[in-house]
Amino acid sequence: MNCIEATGLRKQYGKKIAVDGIDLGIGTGRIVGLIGPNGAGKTTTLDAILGLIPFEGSLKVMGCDPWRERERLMREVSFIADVAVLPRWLKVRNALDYVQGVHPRFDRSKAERFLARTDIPMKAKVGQLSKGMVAQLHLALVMAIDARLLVLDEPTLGLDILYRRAFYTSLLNDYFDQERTILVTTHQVEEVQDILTDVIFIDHGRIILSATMDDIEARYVELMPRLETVDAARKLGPVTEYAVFGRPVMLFDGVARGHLAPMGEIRRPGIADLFVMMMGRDRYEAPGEAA
Ligand SMILES: Nc1ncnc2c1ncn2[C@@H]1O[C@H](COP(=O)(O)OP(=O)(O)OP(=O)(O)O)[C@@H](O)[C@H]1O
Repeated sequence: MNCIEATGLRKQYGKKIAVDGIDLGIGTGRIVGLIGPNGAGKTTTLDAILGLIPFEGSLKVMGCDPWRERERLMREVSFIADVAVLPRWLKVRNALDYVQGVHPRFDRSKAERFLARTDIPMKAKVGQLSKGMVAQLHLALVMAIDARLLVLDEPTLGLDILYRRAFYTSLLNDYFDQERTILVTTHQVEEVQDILTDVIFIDHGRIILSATMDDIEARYVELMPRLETVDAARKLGPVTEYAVFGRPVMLFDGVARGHLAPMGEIRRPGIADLFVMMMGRDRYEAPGEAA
């Protein structure tokens, strides 16, 4: 059974269609990156998965309808929303007390171990911590919950690069195992791509690409053809093409590397490159940057 199974998931706010009939099948033991531009529908999708909003279509999370069976679902799921807040007056120690009191699967010593790697004093109040420290505290609380599904909406927002790296390494080494599933959204795609098993690109409420990292590795190749091979390369039908310093760069889907290599330089596109190319470069070019 898939951990998350959606068919025709749709959410409309007034006239705005935030999620436009998406199908999802996320298996247990996967680490899935939900990647998309601002306003693509990521948070809305996660909110539906967490039972925070009603939706149209069919959605099962750990076998539950999240909207109707939220209480049951919340025993299996932990999450950080992109608007997560902790009360400013709360002491760090009391935040641990609180989660220990309300969540049967909270491992306090684990949370304390996570916090010991930070500069956060147990007796400090949330209001005395920096923005990044609050995020660290939040992550320590959530990662110490023995959940089957962890949903992270922009979990490293406001964190410095050292802690962002440490967070993803810790997520993989100290938290993840084959019984758990992680669904994460982030705009810092390069930092997360090495831990993902799957990626889903979403734009205007629709899924543009859903693939395993292995699929991506096998399917996509970027070619910078030599001048004399540009036409021949174009005949092979690149999915998209853009220019770097006036030279074309083409993205191919399913064309053998051996076929492309003699035409110029080939490389495996990173997720961020693939994302920019598939979403349309124009959208991301600063005025005057167009090649
Ligand atoms: N409560 C709401 N009421 C009205 N419109 C909403 C509401 N929540 C989201 N939307 C709209 O739905 C669309 C998708 O929003 P969503 O927050 O899911 O995007 P996102 O992909 O998470 O974006 P970001 O990366 O900027 O956080 C946007 O156009 C947004 O304005």
